[in-house]
Amino acid sequence: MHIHNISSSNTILNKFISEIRDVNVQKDSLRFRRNIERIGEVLSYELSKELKYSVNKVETPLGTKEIDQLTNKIVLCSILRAGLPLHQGLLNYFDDAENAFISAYRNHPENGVPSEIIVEYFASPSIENKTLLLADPMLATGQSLVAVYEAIKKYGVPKELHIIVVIASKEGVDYISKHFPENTHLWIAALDETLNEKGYIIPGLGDAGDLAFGKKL
Ligand SMILES: O=P(O)(O)OC[C@H]1O[C@H](OP(=O)(O)OP(=O)(O)O)[C@H](O)[C@@H]1O
Ligand SMILES: O=c1cc[nH]c(=O)[nH]1
Ligand SMILES: [Mg+2]
Repeated sequence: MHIHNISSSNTILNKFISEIRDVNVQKDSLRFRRNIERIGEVLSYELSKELKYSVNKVETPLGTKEIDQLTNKIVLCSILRAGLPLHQGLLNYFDDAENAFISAYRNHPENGVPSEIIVEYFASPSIENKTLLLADPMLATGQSLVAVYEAIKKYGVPKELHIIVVIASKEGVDYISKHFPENTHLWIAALDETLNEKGYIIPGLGDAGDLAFGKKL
């Protein structure tokens, strides 16, 4: 797996990541969603450097100019719920992409430890021979992403696969590295050390879905 940790150098991205982590700032759900979206935009720009381009002529009012244009056929697939603002950020840049949505949530019985991943809803175009961007803001144990990857296989075999994550745990990165093809690209905006006993990323940010959309039963 090719791992791209884009916070390894200092950029304005630090501000967006710091705001989604900050226990006082993250309470503003409008700001939280918009920051996730902004991080999606930054990740899109970085990822676009790995895509394919071919020369195209553009007519201006005063002449013509050759500009290399993206040729990848992109399908943008996000994992509900927390993936929605990240999806919007990616779509702001890859505005010609086809779109897919999949539901996946971690079932927390009484002891709070996630026991299984429930994948129920899936709406997708064919992904055969296309560039699949799989987006989820949190990569904790990695089980959600792997369950989604298994479910998406019936929609075809993508030519390229990019996983886009805001905060990843080291354990999650190791886990998905073993379950995705070797040529998969993983784009992460931040990498955290560990998980707690309930499978939350430490220090992480808490529950991304709840922060974006409110608590669920
Ligand atoms: O790597 P994992 O251990 O599988 O955890 C990561 C998953 O947890 C979160 O979803 P959650 O189950 O909280 O659902 P939600 O988006 O509805 O809040 C997150 O958005 C990932 O999908
Ligand atoms: O830390 C975590 C782990 C999974 N899902 C979240 O939203 N946060
Ligand atoms: Mg959640």
